[in-house]
Amino acid sequence: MPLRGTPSDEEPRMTATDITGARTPEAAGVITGARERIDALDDRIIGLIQERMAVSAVVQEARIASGGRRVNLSREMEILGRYSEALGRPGTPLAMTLLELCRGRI
Ligand SMILES: O=C(O)C(=O)C[C@]1(C(=O)O)C=C[C@@H](O)C=C1
Repeated sequence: MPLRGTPSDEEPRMTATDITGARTPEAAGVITGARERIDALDDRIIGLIQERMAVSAVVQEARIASGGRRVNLSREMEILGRYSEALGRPGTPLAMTLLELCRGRI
C-alpha cells in the first residue's frame, strides 16, 4: 500500500497542470511562478503583522503603566479609516482583525 501522496507505478504523478488547475503546461508554469511570489509575499505580510503586534504591545504597555487603558478607540477609528480609504469596504474588517490580533478581543 503506497503512502498517501506517494504515487505508485499504477498511479500517475500529479502534474503541474493538475496541481494548478490550468489546462495547458504554459498556464501551469505561469501559475506556479506566481504562486511562489504569493508565498513570498505572504511570508513578508505575516512578518509585518508580527512586527506590528510587537510595536502595538509597546504602546499599550506604556499607556497601561501610566495609568491609562489598553484600548484607544479614537486611534482605532483613525486606523479603520486608513484601511477602508486604501482598500475599500473590505479594508474595514481587515483592520478590525489586525486590531484584534494586536490588542485582543474587546
Ligand atoms: O495606537 C495606540 O494607541 C495603540 O495602542 C495601538 C493600537 C494598534 O494596534 O494600532 C492598539 C490598541 C488601541 O486600541 C489602538 C491602536
